[in-house]
Amino acid sequence: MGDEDWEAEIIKPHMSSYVPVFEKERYSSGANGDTFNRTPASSSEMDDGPSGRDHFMRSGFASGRSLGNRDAGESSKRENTSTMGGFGVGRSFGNRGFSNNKFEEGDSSGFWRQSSNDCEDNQTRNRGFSKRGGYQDGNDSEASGSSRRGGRGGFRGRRGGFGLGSSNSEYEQDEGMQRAGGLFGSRRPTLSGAEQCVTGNGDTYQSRSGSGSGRGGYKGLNEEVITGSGKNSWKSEAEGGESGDTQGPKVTYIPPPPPEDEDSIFAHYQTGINFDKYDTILVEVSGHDAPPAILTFEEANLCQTLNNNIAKAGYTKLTPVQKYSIPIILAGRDLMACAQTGSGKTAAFLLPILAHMMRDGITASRFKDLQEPECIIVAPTRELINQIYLEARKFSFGTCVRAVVIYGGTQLGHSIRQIVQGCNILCATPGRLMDIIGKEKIGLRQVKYLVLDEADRMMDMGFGPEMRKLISCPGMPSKEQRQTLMFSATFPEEIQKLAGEFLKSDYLFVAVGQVGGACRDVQQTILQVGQYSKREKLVEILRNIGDERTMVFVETKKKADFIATFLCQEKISTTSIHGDREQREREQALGDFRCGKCPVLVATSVAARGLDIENVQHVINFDLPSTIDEYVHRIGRTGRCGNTGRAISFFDPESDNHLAQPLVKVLSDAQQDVPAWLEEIAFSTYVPGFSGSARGNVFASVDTRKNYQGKNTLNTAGFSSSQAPNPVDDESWD
Ligand SMILES: Nc1ncnc2c1ncn2[C@@H]1O[C@H](COP(=O)(O)OP(=O)(O)OP(=O)(O)O)[C@@H](O)[C@H]1O
Repeated sequence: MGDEDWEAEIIKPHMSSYVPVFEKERYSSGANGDTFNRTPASSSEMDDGPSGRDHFMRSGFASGRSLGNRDAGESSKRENTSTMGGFGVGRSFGNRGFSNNKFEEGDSSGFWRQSSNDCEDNQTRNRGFSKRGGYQDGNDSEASGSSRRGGRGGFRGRRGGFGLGSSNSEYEQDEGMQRAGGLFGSRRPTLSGAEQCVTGNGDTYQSRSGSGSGRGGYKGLNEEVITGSGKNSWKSEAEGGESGDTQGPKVTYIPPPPPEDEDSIFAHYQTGINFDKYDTILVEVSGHDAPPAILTFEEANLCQTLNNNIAKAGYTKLTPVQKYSIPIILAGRDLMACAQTGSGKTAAFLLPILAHMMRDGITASRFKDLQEPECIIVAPTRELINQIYLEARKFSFGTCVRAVVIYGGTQLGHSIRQIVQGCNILCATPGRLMDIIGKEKIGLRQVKYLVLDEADRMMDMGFGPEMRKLISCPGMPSKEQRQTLMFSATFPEEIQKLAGEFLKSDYLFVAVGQVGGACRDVQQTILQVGQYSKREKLVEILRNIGDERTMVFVETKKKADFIATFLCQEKISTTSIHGDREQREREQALGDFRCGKCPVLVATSVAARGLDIENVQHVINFDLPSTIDEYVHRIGRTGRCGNTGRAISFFDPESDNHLAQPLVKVLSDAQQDVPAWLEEIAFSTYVPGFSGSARGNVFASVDTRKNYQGKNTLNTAGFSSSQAPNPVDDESWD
């Protein structure tokens, strides 16, 4: 079967939902998909077990104050809260609690926890120790090695697995994993069979049956390897493969080309009612001789083409991070910028870079075997880097600047073909970037701008080694000779300390609002829900929500499949995205979600950062993540660009207590209701490494350089802090 045939076989137009192959054992349907006979999952497989057990657990799911608390069991109602004039006042646990309690700050707890959590695909790091006995909820339950590691529920680490600094890092590293001979598990069962599954709409579609054995076949050495000929084999790249000298499957997926028509290129969604409120957010700039902020696009003095593109993109007003970052980048300074989710960080770096390129009189790059881009942008996930690429393409429309995107899970040859046609701005995920550099298709000598989006993620132990390799690659200009820009909504202190390797010593640090804080346009609700009640609660909430677009985050890939299947069974149109899905499936899922075909997207952390999807009105944390930073990114998929959104999180006291303190802080900083039961748990829980801190900042994300001068605090309308109400905790700053 040729490639095309294979695609035709599995990509049906109506295939909007995903029922993974391992589920087929449990579900069967009539030909019309109307009937759905469910065999209960074995209790040892999922903690969201059979309904009888759900019922049993529900009867005691809340305790103490939580029983009487309004938050327990309320899915959509939320008491009105007085939010004005009280940053951290009233119920602001953060102020009274954290300053009184002295918690030891672990050396690198935030860093390590962050890393292990983010890496739901990281095969090495997932060897944590389960906090939950008996439940196969661990990240590593998803690893290919899980079956080899024996039974369920033992040491299936869920969260906080001790990271081992592998480069098999999460989202993008699968290229590397595949090259490594498939030990890390393939993504798909073989295509040797097909069966019908039911989608939420009752559609039927072809699903593949694994040739692997049962559940073990879900991943494993013998599973899917799609070669160009459509046969299953582990084909050495050296044997006609395209990449390197190691063995692995040949990835054949060629992503669809980006849209060519102007309307699609400039398609955008509207800013929300709170867009103007950005002006009241305080901004801190630290470092020497920071150039003044600009207040309008005109002040940036960009060329006409760029201004036209900005207008066509529907941008009329700068967001705070843009007001500060654009002049800093135009002045040639290195920058670390931290601003809330959805507040326009992408344009904050793209516009000044493009402006520079235009000013420097960049010449159109021509077909060449070795391309030497002026700008390299890296981001941790494929979908995110693709999004950044589309933004770069939009803003460079009508110029001779050519942006190219390359990422894992796609045919390497395709990446190379894109590059050799010319490349001024290279948008890449780390694994693919290093591959291409290794193949001498990209030379680094001309790099003037290096951008790390989601920079804290890019520098943590998952991607850090790869990034260090990048900056020490032959030809890469030293940090003194290039401009390095880092953007994120969160910047743990440990990560900032690493930034010195990348940034010039006089870099500027821009902090918009509460550093590492949640976007205030997201209404946050925390519900106490025991693990066995979660599915029922989820369905209840989703039924109330109706067709509004909702992202449901779970902690593991396997669980994402399970919950997606479960929701489909409940006739809720659902799709899923996670690192075990093939790239074409990931893109299909995202497309179905974007266009509203599947209003529910079940996702792992792979979708937590950066994704900008119109009209996501709800985020549900079915499982809370292991770190507060991850929580901030996840809920930031809604409430973007001045729009409002809602986030509901299931807090399971059996497993989430370590998050109680930082959650309370995040909630109070964002002027949200803090449930009394959560306060109670927070007070009674000692969390090593958590610093409520005398400075009142749990994020450890202030500028860590102690002796800077020239700190400049303005709100984004341009007034000094003494002239404006100060919602920012000054103590956060040294
Ligand atoms: N000045 C502006 N005017 C109108 N819309 C804007 C402006 N700046 C950015 N946007 C839009 O706001 C949305 C969010 O921007 P972007 O994705 O860059 O946010 P972000 O800060 O990078 O978020 P995250 O932290 O989640 O990665 C995008 O749709 C973008 O086009």
